Amino acid sequence: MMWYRNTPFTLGAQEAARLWVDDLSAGYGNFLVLRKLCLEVKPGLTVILGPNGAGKSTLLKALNGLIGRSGHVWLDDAELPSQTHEIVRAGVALVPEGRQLFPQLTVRENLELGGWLVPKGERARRLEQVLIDFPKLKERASQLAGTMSGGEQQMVAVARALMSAPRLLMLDEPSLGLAPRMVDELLLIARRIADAGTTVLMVEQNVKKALAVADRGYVMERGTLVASGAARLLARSNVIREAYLGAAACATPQPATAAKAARSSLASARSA
Ligand SMILES: Nc1ncnc2c1ncn2[C@@H]1O[C@H](COP(=O)(O)OP(=O)(O)OP(=O)(O)O)[C@@H](O)[C@H]1O
Repeated sequence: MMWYRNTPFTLGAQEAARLWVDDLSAGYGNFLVLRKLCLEVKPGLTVILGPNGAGKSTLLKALNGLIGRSGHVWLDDAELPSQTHEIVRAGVALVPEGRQLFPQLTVRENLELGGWLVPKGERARRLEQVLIDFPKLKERASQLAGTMSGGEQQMVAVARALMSAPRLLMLDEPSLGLAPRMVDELLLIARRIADAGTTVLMVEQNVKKALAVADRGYVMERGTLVASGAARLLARSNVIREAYLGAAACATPQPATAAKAARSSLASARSA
């Protein structure tokens, strides 16, 4: 049995969100990792690619309020708050790298915690929906999360995030350390979530597989965006290979803004 129901997901948002990021800078103490990033996340599935240390996780943490940020972030027409609980209330959920489940709690209890902001009745309704969308989790509802395999835990983490009925779901390297079959399933789940109306922003190291399910992608290198575009165009261009080899910075003169960089890289990807 697959981990998800082979029919459209029921837990979609009413209206998929759009995220705008303008001049976002963030880092750790005095160490600035992200420098004036500009990007737009449209409804659908957007993937952020880039080599280790490029700042991909830092971007998700900054968007989720786990670290401070400067600049502006809008979710549709409202500025995104800076505190995590307000961000969750605004409709944004993050599945962090490493999942961070409560290992001593059961699958059901972990899922319920994902709906902590909503009233009890609504939480029960969502739990029922989640267990319909992830039938294998229904079978495992009483198992302690800490006794599950890495892939199974990742499913719980994704389902837990859906309990907050997010309009924007952010996934940080969901396939990290998983067997190839589980990677495929997880990426398909991300696709289904996007199709059901929740905008998905996903950081992935699995470039080829991620681009195969995504609508759009951004490529990040050393804290800036060096390319963006339709996933199928990025998959054919050299820009990703260059970023992973560290050659893009030499080939591309540093433009004034990341948005400009994204546009010019896309243009070269198109003409390639
Ligand atoms: N808590 C932290 N304190 C200080 N520096 C950090 C912290 N977390 C990350 N960094 C640094 O920030 C930079 C960007 O790291 P980040 O984890 O965002 O990269 P990434 O693109 O997600 O890479 P990876 O794919 O390896 O996770 C790196 O130089 C990293 O060492």
